[in-house]
Amino acid sequence: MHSTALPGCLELSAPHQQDERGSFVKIFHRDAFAALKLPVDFPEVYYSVSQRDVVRGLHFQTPPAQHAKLVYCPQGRVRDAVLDLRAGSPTFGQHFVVELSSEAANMLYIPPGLAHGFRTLSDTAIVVYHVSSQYSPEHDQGIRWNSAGIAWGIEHPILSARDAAHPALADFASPFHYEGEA
Ligand SMILES: Cc1cn([C@H]2C[C@H](O)[C@@H](COP(=O)(O)OP(=O)(O)O[C@H]3O[C@@H](C)C(=O)[C@@H](O)[C@H]3O)O2)c(=O)[nH]c1=O
Repeated sequence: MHSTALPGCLELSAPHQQDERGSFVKIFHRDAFAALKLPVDFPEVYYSVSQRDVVRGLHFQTPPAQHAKLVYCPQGRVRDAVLDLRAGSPTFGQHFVVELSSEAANMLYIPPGLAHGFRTLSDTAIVVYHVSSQYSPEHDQGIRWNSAGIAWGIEHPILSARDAAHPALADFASPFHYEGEA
């Protein structure tokens, strides 16, 4: 477990084993998560499959539907990014970038109040999410991918129409407040 530049956001190493058949990776262990004071109740789990040079994000759910996310990439490689939207946070407006991959078997724990996105670096990539509250379409919002200074390494990614139309970070009035680390 490593802390990141953003308080409360952690990079986790999933216990994994390799043998002649391939690999075995344990994503979630309730007692281990509880010992780290992380959520143990994830009412929704979903994944996306993306082609190379797709950017998805930067996404979050606003209060009162804010949620934490556990994110990992069991196939392929992505450049994953999180952006601190918590007013009063020592790192408000700052971001953290990490490569997630099946080889590294790493995961990102993202607390509420951070926007999340990624760029696909491999031909295809699967990204899995465990979220600590259910999907709420009316609270599902975004910040424009290229408005926060994140080094994506690409000028013209494949984007959804919705992601291309999100407000810039500078135009976003944040509803999140930093409450310190648990
Ligand atoms: C996020 C979400 C979307 N949907 C629907 C809405 C839409 O019709 C379709 C695809 O949604 P999107 O285009 O938002 O999918 P996508 O861009 O992959 O959304 C994801 O992006 C990354 C960066 C995240 O952090 C995730 O939490 C999630 O927001 O699925 C659900 O039904 N449930 C959900 O939980």
